[in-house]
Amino acid sequence: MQLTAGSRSLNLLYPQVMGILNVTPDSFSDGGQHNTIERALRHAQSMVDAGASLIDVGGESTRPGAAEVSEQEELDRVIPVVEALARYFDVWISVDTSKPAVITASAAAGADLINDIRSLQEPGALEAAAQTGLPVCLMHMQGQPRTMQQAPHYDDLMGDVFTFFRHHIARCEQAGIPKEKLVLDPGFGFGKNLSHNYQLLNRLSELHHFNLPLLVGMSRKSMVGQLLNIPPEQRLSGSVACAVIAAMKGAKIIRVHDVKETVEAMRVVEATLYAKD
Ligand SMILES: Cn1cnc2c(O)nc(N)nc21
Repeated sequence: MQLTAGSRSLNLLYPQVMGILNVTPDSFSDGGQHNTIERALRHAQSMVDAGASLIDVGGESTRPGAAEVSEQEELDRVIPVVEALARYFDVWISVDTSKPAVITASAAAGADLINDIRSLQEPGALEAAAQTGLPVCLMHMQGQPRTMQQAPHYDDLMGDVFTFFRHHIARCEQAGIPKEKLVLDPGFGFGKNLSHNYQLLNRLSELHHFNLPLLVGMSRKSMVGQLLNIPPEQRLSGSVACAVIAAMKGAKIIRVHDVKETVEAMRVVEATLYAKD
């Protein structure tokens, strides 16, 4: 199994680690835009050195209750970083955005993967993504970031997730995005309570039904924090545990903050899954 973007291909026989690069003001906050790019590239360098195969660039926080960001503001934050990553790094560049203009500009700037937590549902996003020809990650979310965690409820969690993926895979294919360009993500923490998140993790293998690569993001999320009752900066062990469980169940792209530790854990997973007598 592999993913292609233009002439580049990502080997998905082994789990690949995606490093999180937030380019929101609070992530490298010291004001200057130049500093933001400079510091973003230093952070990207350290994640690539630690073994990240992909860097996920996000200009708008997707945390529950996060404020919206204007199109121009998001472009100003994201595009210079994508251009610099494309120029100076040999790494897959993923862009975490829902806006058509950012999708189009990111592709032109050298992005390799569109990572839209809204699964191309914003007006114009599906057409923009189809135009780029890039691979797309479709992620399950119940509701919208602003309100999704107020009281998530499912009569049939996995049924909802399956229905969501069937619908959005068909929608992408009808728009000219072939199924082999799609990645699926159950969206941990996006309209899910603690129990929902661990049911999803426990039943992750069922999503192989679609025969598409699975991307998961649990790093430092509340599913670790609420379980262990610890703040984000102390959630490394729990995050690595989630990554190992997901990779053992066949997840192929693991989106994390802590690249070095997760890459080492993936080496243990690979050794286990491919052990020969
Ligand atoms: C941007 N972002 C935050 N959490 C995420 C997750 O779990 N999956 C994907 N694809 N993107 C995410």
